[in-house]
Amino acid sequence: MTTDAKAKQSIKVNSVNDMARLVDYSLMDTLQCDPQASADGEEHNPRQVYSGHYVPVKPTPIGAAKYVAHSATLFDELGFAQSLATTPEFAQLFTGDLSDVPAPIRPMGWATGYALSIYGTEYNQQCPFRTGNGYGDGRAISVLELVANGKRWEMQLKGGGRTPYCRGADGRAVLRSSVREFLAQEYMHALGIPTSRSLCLFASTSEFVERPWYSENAYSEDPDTFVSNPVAITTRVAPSFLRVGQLELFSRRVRNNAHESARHELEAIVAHLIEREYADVIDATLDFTQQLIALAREYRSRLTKLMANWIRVGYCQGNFNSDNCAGGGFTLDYGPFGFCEQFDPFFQPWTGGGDHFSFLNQPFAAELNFATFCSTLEPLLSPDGKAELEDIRGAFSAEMEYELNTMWAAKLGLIEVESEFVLQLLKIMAKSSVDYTMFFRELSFVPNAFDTLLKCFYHRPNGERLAQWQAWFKTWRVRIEHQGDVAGIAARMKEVNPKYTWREWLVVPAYQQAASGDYSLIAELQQVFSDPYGEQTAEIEAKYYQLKPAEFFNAGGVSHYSCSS
Ligand SMILES: Nc1ncnc2c1ncn2[C@@H]1O[C@H](COP(=O)(O)OP(=O)(O)OP(=O)(O)O)[C@@H](O)[C@H]1O
Ligand SMILES: [Mg+2]
Repeated sequence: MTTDAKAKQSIKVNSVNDMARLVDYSLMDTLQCDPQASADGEEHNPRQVYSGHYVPVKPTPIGAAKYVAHSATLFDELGFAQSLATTPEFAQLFTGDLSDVPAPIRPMGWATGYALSIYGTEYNQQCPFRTGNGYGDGRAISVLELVANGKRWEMQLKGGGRTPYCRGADGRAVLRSSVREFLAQEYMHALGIPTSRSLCLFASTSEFVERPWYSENAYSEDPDTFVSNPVAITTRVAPSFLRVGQLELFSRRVRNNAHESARHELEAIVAHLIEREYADVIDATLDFTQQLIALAREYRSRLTKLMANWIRVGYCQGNFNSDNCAGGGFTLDYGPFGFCEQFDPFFQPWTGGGDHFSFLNQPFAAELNFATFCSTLEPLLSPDGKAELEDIRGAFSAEMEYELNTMWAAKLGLIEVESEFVLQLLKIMAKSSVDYTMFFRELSFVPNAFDTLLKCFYHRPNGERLAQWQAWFKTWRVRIEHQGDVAGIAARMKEVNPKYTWREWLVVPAYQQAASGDYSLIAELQQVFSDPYGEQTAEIEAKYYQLKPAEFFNAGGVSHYSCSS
């Protein structure tokens, strides 16, 4: 960070004018602009982008926009006054109208290209030109970067209109998916899991788009109708939005000798990733090869911890492709996601995701994304460097196993745990029908008898299954007693086993009511999600600490969904 940027840290931000004093563009200023880009930012049609890291784009504002919500927590972190969220200038900027922004905020934002690998296999088919040159931020447009309280944040509109990467789609996000992403990002943060964050959410009261969706009481796998929904823009923020897919795009171009600056562009984007996401852990004075090796090691560490965290809280990303895998090692793209209610190792809410991106398979998906990541660095390394990188890649699964065991031990209140003991539990859980969150939360009270846990079951276990449960529980209880300090163990377990999880059927009414202008349930959910490990009030407990009602099992749009946009 420059001294100038440091000096900007402690400003109290009451207005967009104050915000302007914090802006500090790095991507647009240090990376390469597409030489063919139109200087006025009016880039709203699909086209091939052959080189450069970004295309300047003016967002397309949403009509008759209404304030829906903002994150008070993030505002505090940024030093933003809460009242800023409802000022007309703030609304104008974050509903995509940059025509009046005060300098040095620029009157246009940017979109970036990225490549796609699905479960380790490269694809170009999703690009309308079948070359990969038309794939990237199709509706995500970054509008500024700023440094607040010593941290750099990029602010990105999701649903901000068409870009050259829109693939012919409308560039919009509907209110439904925007509410979900807005709430989920801040929930994940409250769970203590690295994630992109939510700044604010605005909805249009005049612009509607249709998406395939499910009619009331539809139990079909695929949507059976089209539903019109207001468009919305949620602004998400993160230190950067660089994805594995981005490095991949530039690395593929080096491999294919696409143009003479390809190698330089790859080097520049990797250096930029290090600067934006790893400056505190990677010494910029090391030679570049050493920085790349350190990057791979650190990224592996972040990814393995992230996977352990996702599993700890029952999160399933649903579509963990390289283009949804953030280079900074945090959670990104809350479209196809869900949280496991009744435990199922293959839980997968997104019908397009398949088993390979299902709940307990995520560590394998991450390993393949990591392999893709490593392969993007290869063209920049000598044979010795490549060998070192290969060792780092090869040790992913061992590190993953260590992180998973550490996580399971914490969830179970044990100092250490063998994979066999965990596997035994997961097998019984998979064969029973038990609520993942409630089970671990109730276990965190360290009950004396297994019967106390029966309220976590959708179907009461009996016969041989009950005997298996009782045997497992007895062994676990003996181990806990052996460790001593039961009260201390219970307290620590409650810090890793959340009480309140994301239950889709309790979120659906919030976005449904929002579509008719009632945002009160969104505010209530923000409150509940801000303290997932707390007991909260008896009223909140009665409403939100509940098993999923039978009618929502297999319900389209609740238990599964095919469209996340
Ligand atoms: N309505 C849309 N208009 C334009 N592009 C879209 C639209 N919906 C999705 N895309 C693009 O399709 C690709 C795959 O979609 P995906 O659902 O992963 O992304 P997303 O939810 O838009 O984005 P992100 O990964 O940025 O959170 C992305 O490159 C995205 O930009
Ligand atoms: Mg995506």
